[in-house]
This record gives sequence, C-alpha cells and structure tokens, in this order.
Amino acid sequence: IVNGEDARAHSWPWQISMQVKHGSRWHHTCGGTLIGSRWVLTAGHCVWPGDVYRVVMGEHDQSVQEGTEQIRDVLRILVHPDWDINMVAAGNDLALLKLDKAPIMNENVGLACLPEAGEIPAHGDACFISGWGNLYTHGPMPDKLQQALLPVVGNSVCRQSDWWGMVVKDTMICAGGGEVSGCNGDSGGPLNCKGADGKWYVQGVTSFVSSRVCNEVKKPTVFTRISAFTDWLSNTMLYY
Ligand SMILES: CC(C)C[C@H](NC(=O)C(F)(F)F)C(=O)N[C@@H](C)C(=O)Nc1ccc(C(F)(F)F)cc1
Repeated sequence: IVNGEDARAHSWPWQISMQVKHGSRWHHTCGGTLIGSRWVLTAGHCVWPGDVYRVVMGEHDQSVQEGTEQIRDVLRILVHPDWDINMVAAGNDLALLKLDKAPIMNENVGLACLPEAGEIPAHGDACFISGWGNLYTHGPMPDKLQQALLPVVGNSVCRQSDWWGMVVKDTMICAGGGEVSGCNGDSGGPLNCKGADGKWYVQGVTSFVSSRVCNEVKKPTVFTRISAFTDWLSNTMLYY
C-alpha cells in the first residue's frame, strides 16, 4: 500500500498472509480473506501451478513471532474457471484456498462478512484497503500490516477514457485514484467497507493497479467485486 499507515494490530482479523515456499523459506506473496472456517478467498493471479502455499492468520508484524499467529497448510486450490492471466481485463480474478484444518476463532482471527449478491458500493463509500504489499512502486514490503482509506470510485467515473476506460467491467470495483493505492503484494487482500449496520463488509479482492506506477493518478486500484460471485463462492465451498 502506497501512502498508508500501520493498521492497529488485528483490527482486520480476516486478513491473511498467503505465503509461498522457496527452498526452505516461506515468503509473503499475497493477501487474502478468511470467509469460511476452512476457506480463504484470494486473487486468481496469486496462484501459480506447482507452487506450495501456506496461510498465516492472526499476523501483524511479519518480522516478529507475536504468539497470535496461526499457520495452516492449503489442502486444495480452486481458481475461478474464467480467470485468465492473459486476459486480466476480463476479470474473474478469484481463487479459493481450502485449509487443512480450521483456525481457532478469537480476537485475532475471525470471519469476514460478505455482501448480498449484486450489492454495488456507492461512489464515495469510505472503504479501507489492507495488506503487506510494497510501500511504493518497486519499493520494500512493510513488516506491519498497512491500511489506507480508499474511497470507492463509481464505474461511470472509472470508465472514463483518461481513467481505466473499458478495462473496468461490471464485476469490478474501483477505489482511490489519487496518491494512495494498493501495490504489488496487496493482491488478493480485502477491500473493507463499513455497512449501514456499522459492521465491516469485504466488498472486493485486490486485483490490479497501473503497470506504470502503483499510485498513478486516475488509475484507481481495481478490485474483483465479491457480490458478483456469490453463487460460485457458495457452490464451490459447498461442493469441495
Ligand atoms: C499481475 C497482475 C495481473 C496483477 C497485479 N496486481 C497487483 O499488483 C495488486 F496488488 F494491485 F493487486 C498488478 O496490477 N500488476 C501490475 C504490474 C499490472 O500488470 N497491472 C495491470 C495489468 C493488466 C491490466 C489490464 F487489465 F489493463 F490489462 C491493467 C493493469
């Protein structure tokens, strides 16, 4: 996240770190959201065939063993059937990770609330992006979870020719578009929006930013809209 701030520890208890094994060491590669007792939602572009992943929950500072971490292996990976890395603009940038065992739910690890099918966050809705992605383009990753206020940009604005144009589909949410943005490593993480009931809902899964600079003005961070995939999510979690 570019121009964000340290999150208060464990204030987004559904935020996970998806880690990939390189040799004998594990590295944060993507964010994700705990949406079921054994299910994590992340981005399709976070999954590469042949890689081995694990999920760390209850994490805050990745450089310190805080004693709140719970680590689980990934039993099964289900990438959305219509996701294609060569067709990023087509959307469907989702994947479900089934954990070998449910984590213990506590003040540091909990389930996200998901929106109703078809619910579209309004232009200007105050949402927060969270993640351990780069602090700036080609910059370092932070140790502590970052967050940033990223107001929703309605698709009619986001589709303007000097913004994202027709890259933005109905199954996507734009947010930000100024100096604050997601950045590499925030992929797959949540867009956290406060509902009318005062509860936080995860409305989006971080998908892409400008390939020039993460916080390019008029190129908001783009999220996969979860409320457009409620059937796929429930059918997949029910079946597998
Ligand atoms: C691997 C990528 C598909 C997703 C990657 N996502 C991210 O870095 C994150 F964290 F914002 F989610 C990204 O935006 N990387 C930049 C460097 C990029 O390639 N952006 C990008 C790619 C394609 C388009 C499109 F849709 F226009 F084809 C737009 C932006």
